[in-house]
Amino acid sequence: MTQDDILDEFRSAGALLEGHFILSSGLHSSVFLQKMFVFQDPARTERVCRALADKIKETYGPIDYVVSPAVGGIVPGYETARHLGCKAIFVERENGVFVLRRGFTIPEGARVVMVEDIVTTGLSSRECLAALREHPGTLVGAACLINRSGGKADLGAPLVSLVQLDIPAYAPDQLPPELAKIPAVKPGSRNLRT
Ligand SMILES: O=P(O)(O)OC[C@H]1O[C@H](OP(=O)(O)OP(=O)(O)O)[C@H](O)[C@@H]1O
Ligand SMILES: O=C(O)c1cc(=O)[nH]c(=O)[nH]1
Ligand SMILES: [Mg+2]
Repeated sequence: MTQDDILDEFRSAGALLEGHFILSSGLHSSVFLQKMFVFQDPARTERVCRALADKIKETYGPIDYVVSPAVGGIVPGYETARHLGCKAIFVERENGVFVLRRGFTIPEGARVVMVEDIVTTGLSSRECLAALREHPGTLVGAACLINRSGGKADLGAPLVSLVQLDIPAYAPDQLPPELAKIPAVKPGSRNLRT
């Protein structure tokens, strides 16, 4: 699948949103990729994640474990692992910090790839990779569906993506006036309180 094919999947799923969004990093943007609109359709998710699995195989070779950051990474992590023929586990936040819970373990020598849905600043990916460095296994690299940082996000590890975009994101005190006048929503799960 080409970059355009992947973007078409997001577009036809209604996942390319425009408005005023507060991102996981705290930055603001007029564009939000609501990946869950893609992941609610198993056939669409299969197409997209098969392409990611192919790219991972080609770049990193055989993989034993996919590890993803919750919540957004869980579905694409699982589906990508299905195409790689490997295990899929996830890190989730405990007191705000990503950790492997639920008794998940990674065996010594296992080849591990981190699969993320969207990369904006790379902060969530770096947090996930930091959690993984506390465990055995050989971290071969990272992969995501869409890297919207224009290639600027530095994970401190290799990153492959199906689509690279350069979507502007702004500090809260540097909003363009047309964005400032729209009420902001925060779709992601970081800092969610129940
Ligand atoms: O590269 P970053 O600047 O970290 O932004 C990208 C992250 O933001 C989203 O997660 P979020 O924390 O919003 O929660 P979610 O996974 O529940 O959607 C997305 O799933 C990535 O994990
Ligand atoms: O940076 C984010 O939080 C983010 C951006 C985006 O387009 N989609 C998403 O799910 N999260
Ligand atoms: Mg996430």
